[in-house]
Amino acid sequence: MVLGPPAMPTRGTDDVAHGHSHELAPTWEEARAKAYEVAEPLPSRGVALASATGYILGVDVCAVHDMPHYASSAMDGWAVAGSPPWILAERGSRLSPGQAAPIVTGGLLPHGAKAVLRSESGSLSTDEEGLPILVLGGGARPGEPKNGQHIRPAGQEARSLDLLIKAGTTLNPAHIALAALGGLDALDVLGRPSVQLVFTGDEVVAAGIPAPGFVRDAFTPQLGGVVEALGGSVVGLRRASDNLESMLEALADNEDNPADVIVTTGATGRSSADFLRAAITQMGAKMHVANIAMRPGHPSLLAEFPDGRFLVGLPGNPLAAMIGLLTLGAPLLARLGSLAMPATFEVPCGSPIKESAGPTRLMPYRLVYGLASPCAFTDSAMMRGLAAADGVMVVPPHGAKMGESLQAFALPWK
Ligand SMILES: Nc1nc2c(c(=O)[nH]1)N[C@H]1C(S)=C(S)[C@@H](COP(=O)(O)OP(=O)(O)OC[C@H]3O[C@@H](n4cnc5c(N)ncnc54)[C@H](O)[C@@H]3O)O[C@H]1N2
Ligand code: MOO
Repeated sequence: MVLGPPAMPTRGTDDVAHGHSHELAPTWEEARAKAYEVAEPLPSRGVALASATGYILGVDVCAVHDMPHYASSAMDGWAVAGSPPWILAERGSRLSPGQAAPIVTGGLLPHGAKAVLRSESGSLSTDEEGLPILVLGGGARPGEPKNGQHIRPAGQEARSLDLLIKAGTTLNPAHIALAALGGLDALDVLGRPSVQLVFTGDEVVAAGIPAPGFVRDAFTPQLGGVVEALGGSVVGLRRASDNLESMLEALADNEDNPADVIVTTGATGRSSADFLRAAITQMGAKMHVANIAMRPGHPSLLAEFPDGRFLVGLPGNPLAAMIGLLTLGAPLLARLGSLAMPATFEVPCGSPIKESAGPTRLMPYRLVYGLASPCAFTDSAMMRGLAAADGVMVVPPHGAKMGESLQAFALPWK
């Protein structure tokens, strides 16, 4: 049930309250629109077949030759011409009626061959003069060999220049095999942004049970996968310690493995342990989005270095980081990869949501009887809510009525 149009997202004032900026933070919609607009699609390029799986095809792929490009045998046996018995000819020589030559599956069919007799259907013998001949064996089926039997004609699958794969297709292993059979060595694919991940936080531990004051690393085991699902190609993972020098080092370009985008986690704040914003300023980057009027994830930022690399800065709190990535990272990666702006859709709100003093809320929801019910456990440091979610809905500060239509977006792993 839809009771009315979705309310416009509203700017929050929390950024002003925290003294972060003299300007109002952009709304969720403005921030994602900005992240799409600031970038230009990367140029398409040729990629060897072995590396092309997962890329999006930039131009139609047509067969370079007939597929198969020669008439061949579909069975191990003999290529035959005329009726049995057959006199045995040299392998590969032209056959006259009454002749046969051994052939293997996929073997080039000799000129003059009319059918292939399976090895199970023939047997070698000798004629009255002691010359080797081929006769039908006990395993032969009635009427075997029929004209054309077990022959794969040239061009059976495709003719030269036939369309094999349409531009815009995401290449899977079957497409790669098809392209190889079609005679191609490389494919023109849309540019895919390469992404360098930079994780911060001296308190973060990779495994086991952390002591109080330390936290388990929620990002390293999965953030790269989400970036890949959003169209990025992860080229490296670095860790920065909580100091400016280490941050500057981690944000420096890797000439061996250049990145189009850097995604950082943590250190977006202004505490004595947060050095991201200082590093961005020192490196002369342009700040496109300094924070967003949304919760969670309001300190998420988008900057651009003078060398053209983009930086998506995600907060350290895990849910806030995921929301930041889906708000800024998803549109940016889509644009760089020549894809459309990630879609949003509307869901009917499954329970009344009270007004809040803060900005727009991004709420993980579960679909219950077709209604979007806010998940529990969705504080910005929590993950249970998102782990159970079907999507995320955009709830304006004044809340929503039961059944009211709200803008929402899908999760990249759903
Ligand atoms: N005075 C203010 N304090 C804070 C504000 C504010 O506006 N004024 N905003 C809060 C919000 S909202 C967020 S979100 C965080 C953003 O913090 P940072 O981006 O600077 O992130 P950190 O301080 O480095 O970490 C925050 C939190 O996340 C944990 N963390 C970091 N990395 C990981 C990881 N790999 N896996 C799991 N958890 C991680 C970290 O231990 C902290 O608990 O600032 C608030 N404060
Ligand atoms: O906005 Mo923070 O990102 O709520 O947790």
